[in-house]
Amino acid sequence: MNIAVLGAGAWGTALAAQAALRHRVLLWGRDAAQLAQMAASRRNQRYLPDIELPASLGFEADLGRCLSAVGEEGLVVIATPMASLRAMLQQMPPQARVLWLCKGFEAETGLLGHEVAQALRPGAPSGVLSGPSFAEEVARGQPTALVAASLDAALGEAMVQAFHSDSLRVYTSADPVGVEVGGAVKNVLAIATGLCDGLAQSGAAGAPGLNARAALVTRGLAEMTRLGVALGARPDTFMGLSGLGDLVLTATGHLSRNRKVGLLLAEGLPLDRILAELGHVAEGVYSARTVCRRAAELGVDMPISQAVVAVLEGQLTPPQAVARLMAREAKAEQLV
Ligand SMILES: NC(=O)c1ccc[n+]([C@@H]2O[C@H](COP(=O)([O-])OP(=O)(O)OC[C@H]3O[C@@H](n4cnc5c(N)ncnc54)[C@H](O)[C@@H]3O)[C@@H](O)[C@H]2O)c1
Ligand SMILES: O=P(O)(O)OC[C@H](O)CO
Repeated sequence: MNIAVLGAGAWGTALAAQAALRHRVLLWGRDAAQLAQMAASRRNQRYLPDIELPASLGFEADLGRCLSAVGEEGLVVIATPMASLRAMLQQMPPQARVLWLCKGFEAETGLLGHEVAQALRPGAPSGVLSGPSFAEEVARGQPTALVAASLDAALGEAMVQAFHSDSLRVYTSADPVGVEVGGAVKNVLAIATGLCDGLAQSGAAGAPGLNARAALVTRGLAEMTRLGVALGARPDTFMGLSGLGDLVLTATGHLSRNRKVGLLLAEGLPLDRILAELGHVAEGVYSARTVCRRAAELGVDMPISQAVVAVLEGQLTPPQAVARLMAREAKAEQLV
């Protein structure tokens, strides 16, 4: 299969490298000098410095040439952050089979990826690949399971054909809404567990600990499910890889950028400095307000996400956010 991966950050590079072991893959990035350096050194020095890229992976700095090489039978994989999805979709040929990897809500419009695609390319086949997957592990060929969601069953199967391998299991789903809500909300919740674990490390009396983290994951899953169902998702999708699976990974895994944002905020570092030093996108920072805005429009209660927004905006300190969550009224435990 011919595959074009558009975006040479950590995740685009990792998936392109894996797919290139079995398919003809071209990696495109907006920085031609970076691509040339990658082609020469077989490394992505900026985003995945420790990974040797396969000799079979091709590089193309010209987007038009990259897309022509794929043709209508191949796959175009958009691997940029959510903020650039719209601009990338606008450049896609009408018949191209397109999927994206980004996890978030578009900040300005509050739309999920499939809603942006529907607005720009109505009726064109599109899909999203999501699930618990740190780029570094995928690039090293460590076992990983993903979910390929599309309303177009043929595209779902093409996504499996493109990425399923001995180290990558790719499941299909016909619920892009649920898969995208899971991927977006887990990033916000990972900031919450990072905040919690950062406070735990302080050792202060009454600071949250492991019990609190488990509560955040569980009640966070309830929040995510409520929002997803209100947006038309199937509730069981949130028990799957893109819901519970990615939440557990990102909320507890030390490789998560979103979790790291929370940890550093709890240490008292200012957000702008954290983001400047991170060197990678942390989508939860940009999606948190949008998650809360869409939830409010639908009358969905998302107290953990609201607490994250309050901390990101400097309205609450991390300990105040914990206190606010603990002060909520007692209620019956319900997932949806
Ligand atoms: N890194 C992971 O482990 C991982 C795993 C699954 C999903 N994701 C998701 O994939 C998306 C990308 O993440 P990442 O880790 O690769 O980010 P990253 O910060 O490592 O790299 C982002 C890349 O996108 C490029 N980019 C940004 N805007 C662009 C534009 N307009 N045109 C072309 N390129 C552009 C940047 O130059 C950079 O190469 C995010 O939504 C993230 O949540 C990441
Ligand atoms: O590093 P994060 O927090 O952006 O998470 C990366 C992936 O989304 C994990 O599945």
